[in-house]
Amino acid sequence: MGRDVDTTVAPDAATRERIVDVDGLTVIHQRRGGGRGERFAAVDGVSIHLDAGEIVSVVGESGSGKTSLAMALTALGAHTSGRVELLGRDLSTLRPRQLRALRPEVQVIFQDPHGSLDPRQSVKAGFKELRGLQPQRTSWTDDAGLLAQVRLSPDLLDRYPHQLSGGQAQRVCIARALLMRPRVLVADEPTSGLDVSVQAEVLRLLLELRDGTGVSILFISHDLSVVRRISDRVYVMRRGTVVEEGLCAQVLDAPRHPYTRELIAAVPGQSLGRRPRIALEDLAQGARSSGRAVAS
Ligand SMILES: Nc1ncnc2c1ncn2[C@@H]1O[C@H](COP(=O)(O)OP(=O)(O)OP(=O)(O)O)[C@@H](O)[C@H]1O
Repeated sequence: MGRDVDTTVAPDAATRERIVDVDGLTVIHQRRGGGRGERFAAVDGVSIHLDAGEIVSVVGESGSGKTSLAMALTALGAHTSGRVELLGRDLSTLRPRQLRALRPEVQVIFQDPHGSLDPRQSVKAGFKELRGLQPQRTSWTDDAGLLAQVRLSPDLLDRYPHQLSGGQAQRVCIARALLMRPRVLVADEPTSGLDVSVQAEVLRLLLELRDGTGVSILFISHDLSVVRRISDRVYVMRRGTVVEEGLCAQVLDAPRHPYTRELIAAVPGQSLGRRPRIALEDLAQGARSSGRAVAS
């Protein structure tokens, strides 16, 4: 298959800490528009897990329930039944104060970085506000160090969101998430609005952060070519259920479920199977050629 080296499970996989453990999760929503209170299961009995340092993708077409699933992990989204454990703690058993204390452990990066940033706030002012909310968690690095971690120059600290490119704004969003020192990053279509070259840079950055900090990443995407480049494991969702799961190469090179095959067949050029996963050597290369600040 030609991808056997970098898609195998790491030797220590069996001993990795389980960070997220979801069992039989169901998320019921009220149907939007005209349904007169009709309820439906956006997520229907889904079980997934995420271990320390893993990048796990949830793929599926629009409306398959990916975001509803991911939001249940943050303890912010609705979660109707099933068990969600974060760092070994069952969210349904926690008091509001305990939930609040656990929330910084899961940070979310969204598709539209400009929409996630306050237009009236400079990058520096945004960091300051976050530091005020969680002084203990956020005191580990200064603002310049934080930007260096996402390969941005400290010159950007005084900029406002409209003065940032899409790629820079997404890096600022990632830096804001990192400020909380989370154990889990939920990246919900984080590269969908970006140019292809900027997309590749953001993917490299996520891989590098995982390798450097051990953060686990739940990557939500409908774009299989992106998923191919970043994931250790993949869950395929269709109409609220997981229809297939496995190592990235297994699922994308030898799909078992007809729906997965359909998704793969829909990728333009069907070059999916030949695309190499971004390797660590590329990271150094990318950082050098981009000429941006490199983390110390
Ligand atoms: N808060 C909500 N209230 C009512 N319906 C919702 C809510 N959130 C999502 N839905 C509906 O639930 C279904 C699953 O949506 P969800 O966003 O979880 O899927 P998705 O796979 O992430 O799709 P997309 O890629 O388009 O975001 C869709 O039909 C959506 O319209």
